[in-house]
Amino acid sequence: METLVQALHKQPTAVNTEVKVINLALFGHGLVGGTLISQILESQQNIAKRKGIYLNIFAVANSKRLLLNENGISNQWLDQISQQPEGYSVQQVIDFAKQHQLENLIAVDNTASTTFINNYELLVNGDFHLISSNKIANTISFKFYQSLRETLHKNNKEYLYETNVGAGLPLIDTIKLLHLSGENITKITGVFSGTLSYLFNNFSVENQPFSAILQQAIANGYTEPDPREDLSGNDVARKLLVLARELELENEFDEIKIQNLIPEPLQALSVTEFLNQTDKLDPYYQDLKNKLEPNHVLRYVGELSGDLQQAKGILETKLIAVSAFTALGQLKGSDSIFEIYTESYGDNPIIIQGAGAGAKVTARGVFGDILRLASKN
Ligand SMILES: NC(=O)C1=CN([C@@H]2O[C@H](COP(=O)(O)OP(=O)(O)OC[C@H]3O[C@@H](n4cnc5c(N)ncnc54)[C@H](OP(=O)(O)O)[C@@H]3O)[C@@H](O)[C@H]2O)C=CC1
Ligand SMILES: N[C@@H](CC=O)C(=O)O
Repeated sequence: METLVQALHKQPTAVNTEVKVINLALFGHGLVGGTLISQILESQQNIAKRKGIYLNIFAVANSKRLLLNENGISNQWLDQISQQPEGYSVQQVIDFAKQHQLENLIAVDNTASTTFINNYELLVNGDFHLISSNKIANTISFKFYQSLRETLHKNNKEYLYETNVGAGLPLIDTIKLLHLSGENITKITGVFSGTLSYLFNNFSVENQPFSAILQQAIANGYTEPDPREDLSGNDVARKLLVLARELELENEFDEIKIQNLIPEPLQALSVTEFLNQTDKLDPYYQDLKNKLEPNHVLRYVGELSGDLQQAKGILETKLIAVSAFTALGQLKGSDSIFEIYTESYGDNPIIIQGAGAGAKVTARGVFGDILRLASKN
């Protein structure tokens, strides 16, 4: 009950005696993580009043610094974290939670790090549930994927990652429920990337260089920290793999057929070098556009198919030309569209469509995962 007393002390008007304190450690405070912190701080009191759940952010970290406060961070957190010493370990966060007897622990990974995921099992063994917008843990080896699930099961902990596919759209939950209820999903296809949707929706019909539209996508917060993750098709491939593994398929990332949209000379540059030379993309994409038939547009699509009752499915990503008058051709803005074909629904797929990228919708999706866990435990 100590955390409740702390919360009551800190926010006496906000919480009542029925309140459950959820203690959050947030790793990564860039576009998505920073927006999530603002959203939580804004609605903390309201949620405590309406739902009896108090969201206490006791830890915030970036790649170098860690800010800890058992009573929860304040609106000055960004200033305060910049004043912390460089260097910390995730074990420090676990020890701090133990030392202050914090309960209902959730660690949230809003990094794009390929190494931070090595802390996941440590956190689960340290009594934390996990939430991530980062797709890496679900898309490296199947061995890692299974081992994490075993550790979660052993510790009676959960791992939610709704934003891994379709940002804030309720996709993973839908696929999970369909699959768990015994519905036979036969194919999933569509435009999986908000960034690539925005790029090709606009480039196909507007008289602007490709690089100018890419800069807009970056400015809008749609791209990965390294936009080549989007342009290489890797981010779409990861989303396909997350969905495939939801269906208990055992595919590995290197089995996915991926069309890379980055001309070879730009593939090996550093992020900064690449960002300084994006105009070199323009002739390559202009050429693709010039070859389009009238009333046709470009779309980058992903498809999960094959016999999905077997151990492995067929996963493919590619750039295609479609009629501007089809559902795909009509896509606007940064919308993603997912068509889920199942045995019961036959030729009429379940369609989920909406903003497929952006800091606000993604942070809201992570927030949703936090509330899902908070209501359960
Ligand atoms: N943008 C979108 O629409 C969507 C994004 N996502 C995912 O959200 C995640 C975050 O993206 P975004 O906010 O744009 O990324 P940013 O680059 O803006 O922010 C990343 C944050 O992670 C921190 N970080 C990096 N490495 C580590 C580490 N090892 N330990 C702790 N913190 C670390 C960075 O700190 P530092 O500054 O010190 O490097 C920074 O605070 C990505 O995985 C992305 O795939 C998912 C769905 C949609
Ligand atoms: N860069 C990604 C962000 C969400 O995962 C995209 O554009 O879809």
